[in-house]
Amino acid sequence: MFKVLVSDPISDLGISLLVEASDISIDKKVGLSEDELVAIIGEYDALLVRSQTRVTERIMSAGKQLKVIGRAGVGVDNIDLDAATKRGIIVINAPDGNTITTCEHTFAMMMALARHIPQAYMKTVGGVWDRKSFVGVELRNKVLGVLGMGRIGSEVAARAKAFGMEVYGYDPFLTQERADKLGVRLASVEDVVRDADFITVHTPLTPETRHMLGKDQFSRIKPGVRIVNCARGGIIDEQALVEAIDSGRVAGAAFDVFEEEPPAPEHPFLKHPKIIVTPHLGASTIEAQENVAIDVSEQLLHILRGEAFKNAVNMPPVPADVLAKLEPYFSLGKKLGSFAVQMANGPVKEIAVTYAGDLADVDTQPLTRHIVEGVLGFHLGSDQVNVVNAMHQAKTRGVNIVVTKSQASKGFTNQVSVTIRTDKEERLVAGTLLNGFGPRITQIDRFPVDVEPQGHVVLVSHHDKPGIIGRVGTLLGNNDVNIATMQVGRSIVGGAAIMVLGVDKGVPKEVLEQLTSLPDLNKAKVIHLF
Ligand SMILES: NC(=O)c1ccc[n+]([C@@H]2O[C@H](COP(=O)([O-])OP(=O)(O)OC[C@H]3O[C@@H](n4cnc5c(N)ncnc54)[C@H](O)[C@@H]3O)[C@@H](O)[C@H]2O)c1
Ligand SMILES: O=C(O)[C@H](O)COP(=O)(O)O
Repeated sequence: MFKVLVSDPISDLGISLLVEASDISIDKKVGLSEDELVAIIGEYDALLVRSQTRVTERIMSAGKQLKVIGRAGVGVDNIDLDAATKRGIIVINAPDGNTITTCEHTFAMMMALARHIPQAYMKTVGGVWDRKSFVGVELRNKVLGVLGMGRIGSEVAARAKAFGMEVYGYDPFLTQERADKLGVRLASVEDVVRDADFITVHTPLTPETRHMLGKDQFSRIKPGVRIVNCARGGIIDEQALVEAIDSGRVAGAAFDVFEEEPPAPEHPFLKHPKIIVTPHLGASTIEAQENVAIDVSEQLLHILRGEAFKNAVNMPPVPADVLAKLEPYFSLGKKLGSFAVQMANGPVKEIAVTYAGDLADVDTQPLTRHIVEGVLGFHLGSDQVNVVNAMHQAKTRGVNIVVTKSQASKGFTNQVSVTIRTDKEERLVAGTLLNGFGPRITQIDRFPVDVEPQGHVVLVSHHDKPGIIGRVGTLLGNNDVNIATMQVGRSIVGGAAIMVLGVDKGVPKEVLEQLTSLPDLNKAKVIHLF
């Protein structure tokens, strides 16, 4: 049974998938302090949050069982991602579910700003019929500058065009081709500052975007501009904005987000007649909350159940077509890594992976992670290493990872080979996925073999001499070790050879010692593959 803690208000309908799952138990405890979370997090496998819960390193280190943090929404700036990655905690979010809702909120804010709707409402309900103070401006024929043309920025741009606005778009990833497709003018921040009548920001808050509109930009900004922020507090310098409005240069602003949330009661935005605000409501619709909760619940279930998942915030994203090609190899890759490291003596210095055949044309990075997980996980334990932190763990331990691609796959459609280099030796194991037969180990060191990678395997190196196979079989049989499968590989007749025996249970140490003392037998080792 997996235990999931929900620590922010998340749609009940959205998480019904988790509620109904027989292997999940859910606790909802909203509004806990950091200390309270630290006290209870140890018993949970997963934590589900929105933006209120700050998931700190302290909480994660107390979360000894924590495998996954799900963010029902986009921004993960409330989660310490480095701390999660170091601990192998997968962080997932729901990047698409609230795009339209937030875009619509941005538009509502922009229109409310253009027509003074909140201010007019306050006066009207206060009993004052004032039709003179609230003369607004049209959106039509105005220039809208969109800083950040990702999911939300692009949707805002599309709607702005429907309102007859000219849209300038700035984004480091916006190409001329995409700008043309969206019907926006590819612009720089400077173009936007110079020409825009409305500016809306839709970037994440990063060191580059922090105060991307500040004192300097306000000193040059087009007089009368109106500014909207429904992305993250801090992208626009709040103090500089108030000064620019008070100086008359900026006509007004609409903010859904603040540098500090909730803002202090004396925050200058809260009583400013030209600034309208909402309490981080961008994603707050029934539809968006259901969407994000469903998205994140689905992924969370996959992760807890050990199934493949689409992507994680603290792992590079894998396109669906690449994932479809690689997923069948994940288990093989992990087993090859584990097999290779169990063969090798001495501390691992390098993991060299070669992809051949079909795999040579794909971005195999996700598969490499599974291989490295298999190598490191054998020594460090599966609670310490997973696909999220495998590369980080290798780096911090000084293990070099080398990946090469080759078209030569020795007759197989695809082949993955893993070489472990230690300061004592170099050991290789290679495998393939055989159509209709599943995973196979095809080579161990220089010996071609055909072995199913599963269960307990006894690996024997010996001299190719008559009688040796019988002696090994008899010894194991006499010690109640049943041989399920057997493969022998040799390079030349009478030369060095290996025997790979699939056995039904582990082989006791003393039986292994007896094996190695058989004539013509060099070494015997048991390898566990699960
Ligand atoms: N108010 C809310 O409730 C609410 C709801 C959803 C999302 N958000 C926030 O809105 C923002 C946008 O969300 P999204 O889903 O569109 O994200 P997104 O990742 O799809 O888009 C962000 C875009 O910003 C661009 N960008 C990054 N650095 C930039 C820079 N220096 N200059 C210009 N562009 C830059 C990226 O290239 C990307 O295209 C995020 O900050 C998100 O957290 C807020
Ligand atoms: O990043 C987001 O998804 C938004 O800021 C929404 O945050 P919320 O889930 O706390 O409303």
